[in-house]
Amino acid sequence: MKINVLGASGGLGDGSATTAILVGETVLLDAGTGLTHLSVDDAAAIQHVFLSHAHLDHVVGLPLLVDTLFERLSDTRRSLTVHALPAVIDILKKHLFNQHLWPDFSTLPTRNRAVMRLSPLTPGHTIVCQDRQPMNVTPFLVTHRVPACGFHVESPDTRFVFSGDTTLDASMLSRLNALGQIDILMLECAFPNHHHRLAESSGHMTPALVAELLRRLNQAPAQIWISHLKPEYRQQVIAELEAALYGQRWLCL
Ligand SMILES: Nc1ncnc2c1ncn2[C@@H]1O[C@@H]2COP(=O)(O)O[C@H]2[C@H]1O
Repeated sequence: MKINVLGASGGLGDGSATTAILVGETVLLDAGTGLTHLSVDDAAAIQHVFLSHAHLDHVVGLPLLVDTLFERLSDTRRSLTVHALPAVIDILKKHLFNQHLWPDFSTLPTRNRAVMRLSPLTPGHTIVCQDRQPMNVTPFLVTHRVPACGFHVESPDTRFVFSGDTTLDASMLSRLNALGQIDILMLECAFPNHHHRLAESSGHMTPALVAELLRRLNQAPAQIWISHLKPEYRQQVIAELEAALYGQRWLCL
């Protein structure tokens, strides 16, 4: 499985970009500012966009992406399928593609031939995508400030789990444990430990919570990728992870 992390930061600054992960050539997980790193031709290959939630840092690139691809999509009568929880689709329709902040591309150029299709996700139900190899994407609910999910992406050679934005919760833990061996676990860690109250109220992880989650997994993932660090706290979070995950192998995106 080819995983191209275009952005994985919890904010802006020092060249960082927010969450956008290209899996294979046709599947995009979240549409943050990382999308700016793609060429237009590479962007045009995307067929499926999976959104973990509606927060701006994860969706801001989507309206620009659809606009950029409008002519290519409409000329070839294709559409970009945006998969999201029903509550997230409601937010996108009401607050983003509402004809005020941005055109409603789910009705353009016409409702029948729209270049963007909003497709509701059901937790636990798999969407089968055809890339160079089959890619099965399954959402699972997580606990964030707004309705949110993570994704389990499986190809014949790799099992990749993307937590999205979440704090530690029992249902995510049992979902991860039910998967068995995970090849790559991409886990968020937005705040340092002294901000544990803010992490809890805003639905994020700290190094202490990451360490607890990993302790409670039945099987250690082959690779652990830590993401979504808030730039202001990056060095502190890395130092705390080094202490909390001493002896484990992980990398910070
Ligand atoms: N109570 C709060 N006080 C300060 N910042 C907050 C609060 N709640 C949310 N945020 C910030 O708002 C951001 C929205 O996106 P994130 O969830 O990535 O991260 C969140 C925090 O950085």
